[in-house]
Amino acid sequence: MSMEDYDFLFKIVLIGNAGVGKTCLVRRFTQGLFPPGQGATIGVDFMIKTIWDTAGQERFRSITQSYYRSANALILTYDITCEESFRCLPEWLREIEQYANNEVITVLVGNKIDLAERREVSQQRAEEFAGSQNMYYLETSAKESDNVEKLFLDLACRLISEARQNALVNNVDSSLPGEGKTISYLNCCNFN
Ligand SMILES: Nc1nc2c(ncn2[C@@H]2O[C@H](COP(=O)(O)OP(=O)(O)OP(=O)(O)O)[C@@H](O)[C@H]2O)c(=O)[nH]1
Repeated sequence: MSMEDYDFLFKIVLIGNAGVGKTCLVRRFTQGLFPPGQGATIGVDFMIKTIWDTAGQERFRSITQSYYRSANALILTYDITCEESFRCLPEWLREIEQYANNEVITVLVGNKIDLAERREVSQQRAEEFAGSQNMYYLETSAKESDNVEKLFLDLACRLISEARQNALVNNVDSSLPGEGKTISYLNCCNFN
């Protein structure tokens, strides 16, 4: 596929504490694999399907912040077996508020659900937090491939739907009365 061969191009950026599984989620989706002994991301990783995987470590923060602004969607990830990664979420939200654009779609992801016996953050608590911040919430396992396709495909559907809606609004604004155009929507989004 050439670079011109697409209808929409969206930039999705993964953020969250170091070690929560951002790189593994992207690898699982883009390459269908769970990499053994995944090392820490240095700065930012860019993968086919245009997903930006940022480093969670504090020392790379100034590099990763510069990727927020042009992001269409942010996947804010924490590790369900690590309370600390959940407690840092308000700090990440402040970063989003400060650096991301106003229209960005943010999804909260609780990763590593294959480690259910080590869970430290209940699903209900995470859902309540996500709800209070107007975010979608999804639990995943990059290792077992649970909900990973769903995460990225639902997000893509939502981005397409919003892009079409914006195109429709712009179209209506610029047309004369009675000249509005009809656009049919893909109704495939399934976050809940
Ligand atoms: N059991 C389990 N382990 C996982 C899962 N996802 C990632 N891991 C492990 O968690 C560790 C960190 O994964 P990474 O994908 O490197 O984490 P990251 O968030 O990209 O980390 P930084 O690049 O440092 O920000 C690795 O040892 C992975 O094997 C998962 O779904 N289940």
